[in-house]
Amino acid sequence: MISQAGMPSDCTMTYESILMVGCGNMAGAMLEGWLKGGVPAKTFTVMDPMREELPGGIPVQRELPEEGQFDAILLGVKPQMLADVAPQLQKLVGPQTTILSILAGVQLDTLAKNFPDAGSVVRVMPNLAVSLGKAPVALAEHGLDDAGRDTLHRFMAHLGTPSWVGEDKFDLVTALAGSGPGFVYRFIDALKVAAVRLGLDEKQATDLSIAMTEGASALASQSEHDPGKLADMVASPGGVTRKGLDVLDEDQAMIQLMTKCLRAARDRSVEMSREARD
Ligand SMILES: NC(=O)C1=CN([C@@H]2O[C@H](COP(=O)(O)OP(=O)(O)OC[C@H]3O[C@@H](n4cnc5c(N)ncnc54)[C@H](OP(=O)(O)O)[C@@H]3O)[C@@H](O)[C@H]2O)C=CC1
Ligand SMILES: CC(C)(CO)C(=O)C(=O)O
Repeated sequence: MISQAGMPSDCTMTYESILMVGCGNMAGAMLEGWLKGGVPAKTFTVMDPMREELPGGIPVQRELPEEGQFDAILLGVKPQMLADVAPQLQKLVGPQTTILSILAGVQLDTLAKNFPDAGSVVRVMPNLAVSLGKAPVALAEHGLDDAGRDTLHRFMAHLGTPSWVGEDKFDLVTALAGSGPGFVYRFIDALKVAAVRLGLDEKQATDLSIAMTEGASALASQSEHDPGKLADMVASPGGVTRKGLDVLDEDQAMIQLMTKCLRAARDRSVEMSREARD
């Protein structure tokens, strides 16, 4: 049961028992983030057919429990597995259960249809930086009351920065927050490849590209200026950076490319919502 974990007036509710179904790259990173954030290992029961080891030495179960009650069941499988796993989970789902789904493109009404007995269903869109407690975590829910929303928000705060998102924007947010690291890694890799083409050795190009993006991103997150302004602050008039920015800015080349990239990713998420419905 969700329980009173804190003490006096600032007492808070938290999840005491979570069943994780599928614990690959993403759910495994979430588990790591929660454990690092101080959530007790005993909170988690993990079922995954193949995974050998889990963070915190948590045992992996190969089969679903026959019975039991969980405050939350986290779906960590691929979206295409939903129709397989949902029927097997029915016996563990009741009005006290919150279904937490990280499945890209699976909408709340599809979740509610697959888990008719669940008290609430939640879409969660994190990214792999949850293992460092540094991911955006987009949330949309159906069936939670204010206290439930508060509990969920605090629980996700171990992983980074949770925020509520209207479901009509969830596909776009999936493209930005969920897929985003893939796009950033491609950008870092492109910087490296370009530097190698122009004469740096591979290791130096890789190290410089990563260190530079890490520092620039940390500064952007703390600065009072938005990233567009920061870009201009790096560029001295008539200097080195301005020449480079002129290439990215010509005909809004960079903006056009990122718009095309996000649109393609968002549209695939929309398409996946339809596939999950069928
Ligand atoms: N990767 C990312 O950056 C993000 C992923 N997501 C979402 O996370 C979900 C998982 O993605 P990801 O972690 O990358 O994929 P993975 O393939 O790494 O993880 C899925 C895990 O589920 C296991 N699995 C397969 N079938 C079952 C089953 N019947 N019961 C229990 N477990 C099963 C898989 O085992 P096996 O390998 O043996 O098949 C695997 O360990 C997806 O729905 C995706 O949309 C969301 C945000 C970001
Ligand atoms: C969540 C997201 C968008 C990122 O891994 C995904 O599952 C995908 O690329 O299909």
